[in-house]
Amino acid sequence: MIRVEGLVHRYGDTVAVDGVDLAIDDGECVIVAGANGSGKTTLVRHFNGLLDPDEGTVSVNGRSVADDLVAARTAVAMVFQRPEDQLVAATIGADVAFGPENLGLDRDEIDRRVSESLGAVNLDGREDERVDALSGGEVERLAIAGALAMRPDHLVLDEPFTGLDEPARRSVLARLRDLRAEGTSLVVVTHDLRDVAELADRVVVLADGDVALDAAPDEAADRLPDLDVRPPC
Ligand SMILES: Nc1ncnc2c1ncn2[C@@H]1O[C@H](COP(=O)(O)OP(=O)(O)OP(=O)(O)O)[C@@H](O)[C@H]1O
Repeated sequence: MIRVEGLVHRYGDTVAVDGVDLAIDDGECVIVAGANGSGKTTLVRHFNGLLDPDEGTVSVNGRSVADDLVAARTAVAMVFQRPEDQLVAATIGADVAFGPENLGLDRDEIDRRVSESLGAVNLDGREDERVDALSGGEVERLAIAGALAMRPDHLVLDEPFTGLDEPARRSVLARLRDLRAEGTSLVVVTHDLRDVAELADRVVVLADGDVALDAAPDEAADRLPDLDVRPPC
């Protein structure tokens, strides 16, 4: 479980997250929606300690993120909005292998994860290609593969579908569906509920850094126009 209590995050005078309380159960799929600047990215970056709270606490699987950063980063994998920032190696295969290698897994297991994760984003067979020759959408798919290869308890994806073409989107969605069935919790930051509506248990809408709505997808879709978030059509 990811549990957020009384979380406040400020950038100078800007209060980006303003007293959020939120719990995400194991195996749940939660969409985090909200207008630009409502605090979505700032909130989820606390889930694995990329940011420190100004107030409040965040815990993952019962442990405070501040007290055990390694446990939080093993349990929570993130795909960022600018995935090019999270590439760590020169080739596709090496990039996806990096996380599992850091977990100390044996070579066969690493290779298995690399191949499975690249398959999920339609990049299989391209292990030796250089990452600096990839298109924006391919970089995004590679970043998703890197997160999948960690087999995290909780997978957080910040606007993951923006640069994906339809086949890649379908393939990523299929993998997310499998992960969810296997018990991985998913947190998907998106402006467009259609992206993962079929998977979502709840939609959490942020406004001005706080939770304005926490509801089932159908109810959220009905109320989104009032909440200044692009509605599904
Ligand atoms: N590094 C930063 N330095 C200063 N202010 C920041 C920084 N990052 C975010 N902010 C501000 O904090 C607020 C929340 O930003 P955040 O990126 O969390 O929102 P968001 O809901 O993810 O937005 P978007 O939909 O545009 O990605 C905004 O007012 C933003 O300008």
